[in-house]
Amino acid sequence: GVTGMEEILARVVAPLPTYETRDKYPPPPESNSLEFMHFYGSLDKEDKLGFLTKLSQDFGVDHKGVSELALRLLDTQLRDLATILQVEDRLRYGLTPRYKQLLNHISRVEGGVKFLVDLRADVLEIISSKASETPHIRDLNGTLKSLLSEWFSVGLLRLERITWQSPCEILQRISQYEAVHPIRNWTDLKRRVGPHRRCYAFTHAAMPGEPLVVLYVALTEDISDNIQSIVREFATLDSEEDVNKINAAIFYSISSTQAGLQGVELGNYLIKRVVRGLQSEFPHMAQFSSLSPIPGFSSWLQGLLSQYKKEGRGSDLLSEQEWKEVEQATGSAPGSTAIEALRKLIATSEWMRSERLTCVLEPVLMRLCAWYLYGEKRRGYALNPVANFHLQNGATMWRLNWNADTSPRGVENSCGVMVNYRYFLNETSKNSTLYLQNKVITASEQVLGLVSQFQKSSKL
Ligand SMILES: CC(C)(COP(=O)(O)OP(=O)(O)O)[C@@H](O)C(=O)NCCC(N)=O
Repeated sequence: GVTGMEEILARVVAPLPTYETRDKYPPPPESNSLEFMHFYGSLDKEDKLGFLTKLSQDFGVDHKGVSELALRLLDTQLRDLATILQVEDRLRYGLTPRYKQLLNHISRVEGGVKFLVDLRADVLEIISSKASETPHIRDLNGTLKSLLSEWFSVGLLRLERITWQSPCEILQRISQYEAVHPIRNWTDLKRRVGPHRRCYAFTHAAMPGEPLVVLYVALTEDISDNIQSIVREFATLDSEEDVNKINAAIFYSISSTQAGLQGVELGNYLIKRVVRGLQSEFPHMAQFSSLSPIPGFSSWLQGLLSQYKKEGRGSDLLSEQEWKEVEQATGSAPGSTAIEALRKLIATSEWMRSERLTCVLEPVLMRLCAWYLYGEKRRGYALNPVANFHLQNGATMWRLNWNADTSPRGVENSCGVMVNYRYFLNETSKNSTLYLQNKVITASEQVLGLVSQFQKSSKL
């Protein structure tokens, strides 16, 4: 109950030592951390929200003390620098939330880091579900994120290559976590860690046996334009002797496994670290690219078609000739019924079964998909989350591939189209800065050509 929460918190969240005694203060007993972890673990979702709200509100920053220190800092502006630095340091210390010490102490007990990763996952869920509007919860998230970013910085992570000889526990875990192209069975898994394949994970000493982020790579002759050739069921497990057949590394799946580490950018660091490793293993390898899904394209397109139907602007999406073909193939009357027919075709993937529709729709869907990836934005950044991820890393939106994922999921989610985000190694940092600061997307001629085709046909 509530009193139980307040009682526990008052007991285990030790008050912040005074500025003078901040380094001399003996750490509180480990039992405080263990009791906090045990108590929190016993709460249900509802009570966790109440508990974290109380923790962040009543055991955070001493706002009154901070404003007094801020005033004091203003008063000392005309004083000597040493005094100013002294007061600044007091202010810096005064801005430390009371609970931050407890989080630090928890990180030192067995399983404490994993507990804090999961705690942040709960906090992120509270924020995203808008279950609580208090700004204090955001402060708690900020404090957790900055602590976790320090503990999970690249220098403290271990790069593990996962092979068929890896412990079953790890192989079982990575097959469970694989979110992009689900692993069907042991044969499939064996293939993905076998010849011409690499599988890497970052692990951390504080969370043994737990892959934090997993990257699957295919070693190929040139940059893959379809996923079936990479994850198809049965293929020759040929050896890797013939090195001049290995010129490219294709990242075809990456997944982070800890929700609480969102924003710590592990995937980005893993890709860069794996690239360096592959370059030393294959000195002549010069092509590094993803082969990425385009989740959300189909549903975005259906929304667009409905909107254009309402506004009677079908002609802004397809040319006269293209609409004629659609009307003939679907037996629909020109105008809104044709748009509705097209919308339905895409929703049911029916269009894939007709040869004629497929060749009519290829240029249409390719230019719409290029616009979806390049033109559609959210707060200025790419709307599509996978595009946003690779563009933040400094990759180039390099090539759209038709008929790249013919699996039911691939056709349903993105009309079978996939995209290569290519990593030109000496351009990634420049591209990343351009994207993050100026929201400029670096794209290839092929992509820009498709985008301008879209803009011409929709008079955008
Ligand atoms: C794409 C991923 C790996 C990026 O993770 P990461 O680099 O840690 O970024 P972030 O989560 O720190 O923003 C992550 O967002 C993820 O697992 N997404 C779901 C699967 C996918 N590949 O889209």
